[in-house]
Amino acid sequence: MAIEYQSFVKTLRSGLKAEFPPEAKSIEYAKQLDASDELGSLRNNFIIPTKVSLKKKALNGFLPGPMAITSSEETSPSVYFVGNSLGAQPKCIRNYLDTQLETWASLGVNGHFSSLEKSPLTSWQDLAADCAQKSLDLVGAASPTEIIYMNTLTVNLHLMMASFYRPTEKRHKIIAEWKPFPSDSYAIASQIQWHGLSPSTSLIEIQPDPETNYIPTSRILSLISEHGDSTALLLLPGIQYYTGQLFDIPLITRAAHEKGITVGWDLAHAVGNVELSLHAWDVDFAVWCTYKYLNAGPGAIAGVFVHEKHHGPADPDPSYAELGYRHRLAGWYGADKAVRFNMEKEFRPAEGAHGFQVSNPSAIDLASLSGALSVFNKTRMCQLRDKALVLTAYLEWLLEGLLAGNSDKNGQPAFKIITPGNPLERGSQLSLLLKPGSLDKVSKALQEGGVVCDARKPDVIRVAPVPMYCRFEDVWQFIEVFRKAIHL
Ligand SMILES: Cc1ncc(COP(=O)(O)O)c(C=O)c1O
Ligand SMILES: Nc1ccccc1C(=O)C[C@H](N)C(=O)O
Repeated sequence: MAIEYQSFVKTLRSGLKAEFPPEAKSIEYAKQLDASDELGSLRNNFIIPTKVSLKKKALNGFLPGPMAITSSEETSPSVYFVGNSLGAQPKCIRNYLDTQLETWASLGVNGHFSSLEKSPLTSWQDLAADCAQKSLDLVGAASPTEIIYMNTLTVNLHLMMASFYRPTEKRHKIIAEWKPFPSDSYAIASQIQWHGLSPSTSLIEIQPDPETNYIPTSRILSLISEHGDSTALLLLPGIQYYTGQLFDIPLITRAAHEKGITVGWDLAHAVGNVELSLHAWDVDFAVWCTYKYLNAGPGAIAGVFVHEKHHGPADPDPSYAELGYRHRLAGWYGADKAVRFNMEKEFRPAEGAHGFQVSNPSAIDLASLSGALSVFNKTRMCQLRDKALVLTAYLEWLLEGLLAGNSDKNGQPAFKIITPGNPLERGSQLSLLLKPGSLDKVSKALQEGGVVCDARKPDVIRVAPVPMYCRFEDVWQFIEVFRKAIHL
């Protein structure tokens, strides 16, 4: 069975649907796709919860179970399709954390300024910058000074808005979408209120098509046109968490800039998932978490991008002329490293995004992120994206096969895929809208069948075969379990 893996990539990269042959329904075909996948061995870098470990109730020591495919119950891996919520654990993180503990135990406070020979980690002082360096390809930054790791996602969203959302009487609105992740909604509304304004007049929400939940780019552009003169900030998710729609970041950014609007992106669901070129796309700022596609662990330290054009005197913000830097909510870790320990009263920020740091970051958190990024550094985002396109298209094709001939007596389909069909308008996630009232039953059946994916009330499951560690065979297994689940 010859598999034209690269021809699928080419088709999907041009925005077309991949046509799989009828035999693609078989497990043998799925295994052939895995055999053709050059990134298949990356899975060996991860610990995938097993069907047995998922049921574990007590701590009984660490069992790093082999990743080999085996029929043994103990080591049979789950179908882990929830990397859009919490990525699987990279095996190396244990070593990175142990290294940090040993450094702390051996060097004590001196670990801030030096590291142990053979350690994969720098001194704690330099660790955030080292993680920035390792993330250039992930976000498409021009230099590590455009990236910093600090705090958590929502906190960074607030810090960025404190700097980049400075409403005036004329320009006070924020353009967002209809259903941001609740934390983003709360952050946006509370920022507007913080400035003594009201979301009823200062928040513009882009509505989707009611039937499909799809947001056409044309609608975003026309709202930018309509509210351009009164809008201070456009803040959108790179990928919408609920539907999985990927927005046209460069086009939307350009259109907003033409109207003088500052543009920020929440890339929680985009980073490590799709290719990004934040510098070239001229994005003003972006924020992301590292516990989803980046696999740095629950609640891990989060990322920020600040475009180079905001680093120096070219920054159009009026506070630059006054302070010598863009206004921010400052703390001592934002001070230039060269003077940070001089304990000066006057704040002199470090270059670029690094100058937005507030506190001494957790070296343990950074060690975990550094380990997670070392796995990304074994490949490139364009290769991961190639695989993601084929993996997601295969999932879609098998799901469409399930839909064919599976309508109920009223002609209603068993489920609907609400993620865009255009491969260029989605990442690794497909969101499935189930029949009303069936979510609990379907979720339970998936769980019992060893599938881990995410349920969003009232009726949606989000299925995310991430390319870093998921296999075509997992997609095939998912379909087997899902087929039974929707027929219960
Ligand atoms: C778009 C988006 N914003 C915010 C959050 C949560 O942010 P935080 O890490 O601050 O809890 C998530 C996921 O948890 C998310 O997907
Ligand atoms: N941080 C979490 C803690 C507990 C449960 C889920 C999360 C998520 O990350 C949800 C994620 N934002 C999502 O889009 O599913």
